[in-house]
Amino acid sequence: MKKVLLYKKIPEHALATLKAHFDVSYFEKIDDTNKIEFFSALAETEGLIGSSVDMSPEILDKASKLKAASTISVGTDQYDLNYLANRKIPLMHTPGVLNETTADTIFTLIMCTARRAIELSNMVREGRWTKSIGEDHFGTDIHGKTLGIIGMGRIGYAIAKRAHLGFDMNIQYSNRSQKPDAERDFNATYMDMASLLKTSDFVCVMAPLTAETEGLIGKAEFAMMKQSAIFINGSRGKVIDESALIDALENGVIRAAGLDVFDVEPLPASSPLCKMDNAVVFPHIGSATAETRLAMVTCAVDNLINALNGDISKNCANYHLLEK
Ligand SMILES: NC(=O)C1=CN([C@@H]2O[C@H](COP(=O)(O)OP(=O)(O)OC[C@H]3O[C@@H](n4cnc5c(N)ncnc54)[C@H](OP(=O)(O)O)[C@@H]3O)[C@@H](O)[C@H]2O)C=CC1
Ligand SMILES: O=CC(=O)O
Repeated sequence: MKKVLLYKKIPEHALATLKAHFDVSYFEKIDDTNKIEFFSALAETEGLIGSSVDMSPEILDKASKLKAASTISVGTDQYDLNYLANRKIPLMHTPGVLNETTADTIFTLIMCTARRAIELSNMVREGRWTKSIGEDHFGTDIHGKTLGIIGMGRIGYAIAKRAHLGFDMNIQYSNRSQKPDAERDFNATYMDMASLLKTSDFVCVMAPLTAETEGLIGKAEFAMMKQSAIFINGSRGKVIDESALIDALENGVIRAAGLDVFDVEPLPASSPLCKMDNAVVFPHIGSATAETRLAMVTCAVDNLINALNGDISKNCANYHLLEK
């Protein structure tokens, strides 16, 4: 039986499926207490499956027998795709199954920031609701406003659907390539990022973290946004310069931010973002519903079984690099 290393807790039945196909070593967490066991299992493994752990080339150099990796996520930034391709190792991921759930989360951030839902709910819970709400506590409308999406991929499209069909929003986007389906279905307008930043009421980042997108939104980009703009990041923390965002929120450069992802996760409680009324912070819950997490695990387990059987025709993130 091929050896597989699992580095994330998964439901019993998914573990049973893995065990029916492979000899599984399971690490619920990797730290100083089990590092030696982890590295000796890594040296023998042909397959890797899990998420939320950086699998750098330095670590994977120790996995000399590795034939395939399967991340329980659509984002692939915890692996180096080129490094894997050079070793002819496919990286499998879970695109599609989390689009709608993640778009729901992004819309929750849009609604919580615009209507100041967390801040005002806390006011009620803490006994500070003593008179009827006046303009100091007014939010801003969502319907009819302009939403700029940076990264109009699968999830971007699902966000645009909610915004256009549900909230009558005007959709504009910047992306590596033009997206005729979003233009046809939601009347979305393609534009360069600077124009999008200057004219959007809500700016939502959904581009993946890559060498090209790291630090994509920094001080200069926040300065281009409307002072009334609400900034939403659902992609990865490192796509933005978090200190520049904190400055922009503290100094009224933009109105508010809704964030599901951070430079360092879990976000330390000492972060200024945890204290700001105009920042809504979620603990990376884009896909975190029971149904969708189950679909992701099932997909990732199937992906690994297929890949170790030589079939990488579906859900291979570095297919284009392996083909070269
Ligand atoms: N918060 C959370 O829990 C979750 C976060 N995510 C994050 O969302 C990301 C997007 O997921 P998904 O929509 O499935 O991915 P897709 O690949 O479908 O979409 C990403 C889009 O970004 C575009 N893009 C890539 N690089 C650039 C660039 N340099 N400049 C402009 N546009 C670029 C791509 O363009 P093109 O079409 O031309 O290739 C593509 O349209 C994931 O990589 C992950 O980081 C995902 C799920 C949950
Ligand atoms: O962040 C989540 C993912 O699937 O990527």
